[in-house]
Amino acid sequence: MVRVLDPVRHGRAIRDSVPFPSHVVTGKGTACIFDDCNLTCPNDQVVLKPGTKVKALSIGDGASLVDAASVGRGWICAERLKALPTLEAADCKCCGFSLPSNYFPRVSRDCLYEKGPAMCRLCESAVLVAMQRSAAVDSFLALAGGSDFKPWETFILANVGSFTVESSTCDYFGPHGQTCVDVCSAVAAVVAFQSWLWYVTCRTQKELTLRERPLRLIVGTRLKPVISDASTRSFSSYLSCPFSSEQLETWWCNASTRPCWEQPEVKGGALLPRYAAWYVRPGCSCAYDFSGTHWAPQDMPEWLLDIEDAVWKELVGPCDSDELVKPNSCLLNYYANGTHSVDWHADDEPIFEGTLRDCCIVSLSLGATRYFDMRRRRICGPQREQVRVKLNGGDIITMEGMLQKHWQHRVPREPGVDAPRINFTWRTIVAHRSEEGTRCPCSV
Ligand SMILES: O=C(O)CCC(=O)C(=O)O
Ligand SMILES: [Fe+2]
Repeated sequence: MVRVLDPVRHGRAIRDSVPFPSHVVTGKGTACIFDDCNLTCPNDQVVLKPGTKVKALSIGDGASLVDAASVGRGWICAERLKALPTLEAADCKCCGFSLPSNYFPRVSRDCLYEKGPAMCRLCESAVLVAMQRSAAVDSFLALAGGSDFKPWETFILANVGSFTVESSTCDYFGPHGQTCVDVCSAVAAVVAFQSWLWYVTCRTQKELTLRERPLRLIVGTRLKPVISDASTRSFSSYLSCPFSSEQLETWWCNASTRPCWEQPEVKGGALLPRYAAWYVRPGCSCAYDFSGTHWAPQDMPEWLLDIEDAVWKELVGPCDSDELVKPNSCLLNYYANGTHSVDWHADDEPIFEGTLRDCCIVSLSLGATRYFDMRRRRICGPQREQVRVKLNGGDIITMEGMLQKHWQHRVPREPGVDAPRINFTWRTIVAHRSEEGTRCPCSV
């Protein structure tokens, strides 16, 4: 087991060891970290043997505490760090550790999920030390042959997860003159950090089996499995349009004209490449924030509830007496034509807790046929699976279990398409907003 040193040197919060994944894939090969700390150089020239000195190291500058709610994906958006409020000094209720305000000036008080794993919130906070992007990480990115991450999604290394491999026989020099040691360190750091974040935020890397924790899937007899990945509890299924053309026409009429469609600017100043509207079930007042945009809640209107009813009837099926839980929110997207799209992402915002627990999202498409792609996250395994589904008007696709944690999805640009499309994604908010001032009545 790799020993992870506690950079903060206080308390019990940092583990002695972290359950590392056995490998991480880069664009140029596989860098492996085994339990006994074998580390394979990305250019396959050398294996840093067990016993190679590995020490914890801070990379970068400026420590910040990370909002655990923003790290479900493992990669942290620097933008969110800036949003963290300041914490006055406080004592941890579990371990009694006194969190000095001057050490971590930007710790968030409410940073952990209320309903997350039972653990000392302050301890958890205290260990989430993040560092700004460093040259070593840049070299990792370069090696990875680009990344899935947008430029503003800065890599941030926790000093708990950074390693300097002190001896190596490899004379590899990277594109920017980095040595193998630099690169391996960066890879190790990133892997370690991700594993560690997953560990502290999700408690486990391995999902429970369906037997250990049963999952009621909407597979029915009529839905066709698209993704059925029990090892990560990730599922998706598809139902070809079961609705009449009259229904589709009425729904299109309502959905295209009634919502107050908005197309705000995303971070960087560009317009969101589609229009959207955010609805919640009456009683809930949760806004939805994603990609730097903010969506005020609107109560689900009758016409939308009618569509939801019809969709749910199809999903449950006539013979299934079990009530399929109704969602409490719905995001509508309007794609004016093929230039409109949604890039790779997961619906992993904190309000859905899709990286912490099973999460069911049901999608209905109307109008133009568009592709819907899903791909497994790179860190999950050596193979990056990707599936493409053609969604026609009236088609339904589900995303279930822990799919939002392990997979991403998108609707790619298709410049040849000149007709509009509307998509509904029904979701369940489980962590209702509890911030002062915007507290939802459904928050417990
Ligand atoms: O339009 C679609 O099919 C998907 C939309 C989506 O993924 C989203 O809004 O999060
Ligand atoms: Fe999505």
